[in-house]
Amino acid sequence: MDIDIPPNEYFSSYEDLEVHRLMLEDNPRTDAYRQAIMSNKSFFKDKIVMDVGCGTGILSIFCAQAGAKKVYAVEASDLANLAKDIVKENNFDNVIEVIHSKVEDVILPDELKVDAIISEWMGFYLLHEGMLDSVLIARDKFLKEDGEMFPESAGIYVAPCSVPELYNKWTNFHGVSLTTFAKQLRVNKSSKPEIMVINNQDLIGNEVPMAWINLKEDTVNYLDCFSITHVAAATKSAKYQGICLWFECYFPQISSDEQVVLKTGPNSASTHWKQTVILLPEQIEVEEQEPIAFQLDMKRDLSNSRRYNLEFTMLDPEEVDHPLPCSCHMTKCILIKTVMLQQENQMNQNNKENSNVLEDEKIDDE
Ligand SMILES: C[S@@+](CC[C@H](N)C(=O)[O-])C[C@H]1O[C@@H](n2cnc3c(N)ncnc32)[C@H](O)[C@@H]1O
Repeated sequence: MDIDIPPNEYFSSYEDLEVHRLMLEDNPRTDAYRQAIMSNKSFFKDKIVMDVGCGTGILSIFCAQAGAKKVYAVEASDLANLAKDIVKENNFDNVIEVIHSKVEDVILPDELKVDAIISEWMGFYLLHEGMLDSVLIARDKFLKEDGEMFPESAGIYVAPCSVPELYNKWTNFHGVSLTTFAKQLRVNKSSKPEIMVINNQDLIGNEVPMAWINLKEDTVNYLDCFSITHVAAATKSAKYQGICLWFECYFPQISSDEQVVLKTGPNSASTHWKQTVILLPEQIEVEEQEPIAFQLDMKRDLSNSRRYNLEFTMLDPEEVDHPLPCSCHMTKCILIKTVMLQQENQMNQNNKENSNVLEDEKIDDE
């Protein structure tokens, strides 16, 4: 899915079969959904399910294979017609009803409620495309009180990183140094994040959660704005060149032994979402344990609710309160850590003395 699709072309963009091929062949994605459904087979048995944005119908078919008695497969784009044929090809036309409509306009017979809603709604950095709004609207309209959401929660994570692919290649480009050009390129693109793969070794500070969404409870308005102010201690001496964002989705663990988690971070198998990177206009050399302070705001675009503006601000670490434990080398952190260590030693010493007294009393009694 292109990051720049205009809102009026949103549904027609999903009529491109290549987009669906990309999603279907994204194994970590498709496997996570299949596993989340199949490992909860006893939950799905004889249940009524709604698949919001069924696309080719693959998730609806997984639900039918797991024993669901009825699946409403809702798809707004014309791909709904193909989904009907795919459902027939798999002999599930007696279980799956494809509804060619926006989910917001669907009316189920006798105001029926469903036991579970399944949907693959995630965009770049989780919220791009704004499809989660539709899923939450469907939840409020169609889900039973004790119904389940697949996935049930999701988190966005951020970490400072190096981006050698975008920085280093310009230092010697066919024998010419083009760092001036590269800098101008970054300034021009500073409002637009890069969608690219970041290797785990290019993260230069620990990750921190930026947003947490509970799909069973949170409202559409809750999705309008997320913000984080953070101080990360550099985990190595490196070139600090950007902030990397990714997400994870958590599925219900109802009758399964283990919770299924769809991970899209740099230390997991690569997905079609890759990672999102906000580039710094200028790289900064940092030493191991040096504090890196920043604020990141993710605000829904007022003129296009399917887009978010990501605003990055570099902060002075001395000006930001940051929680312990922290491994950065700022004087205030070293001082706090020293005091904590002294307190811990004192407590250990006291405990040792107390247990010696008890031992002595025991010997006296004997
Ligand atoms: C990311 S694709 C997922 C397709 C399929 N579920 C899968 O996992 O391969 C999202 C699909 O949801 C559809 N969609 C998005 N918003 C919708 C809405 N409000 N009502 C119905 N369909 C919607 C899109 O047209 C698209 O086909």
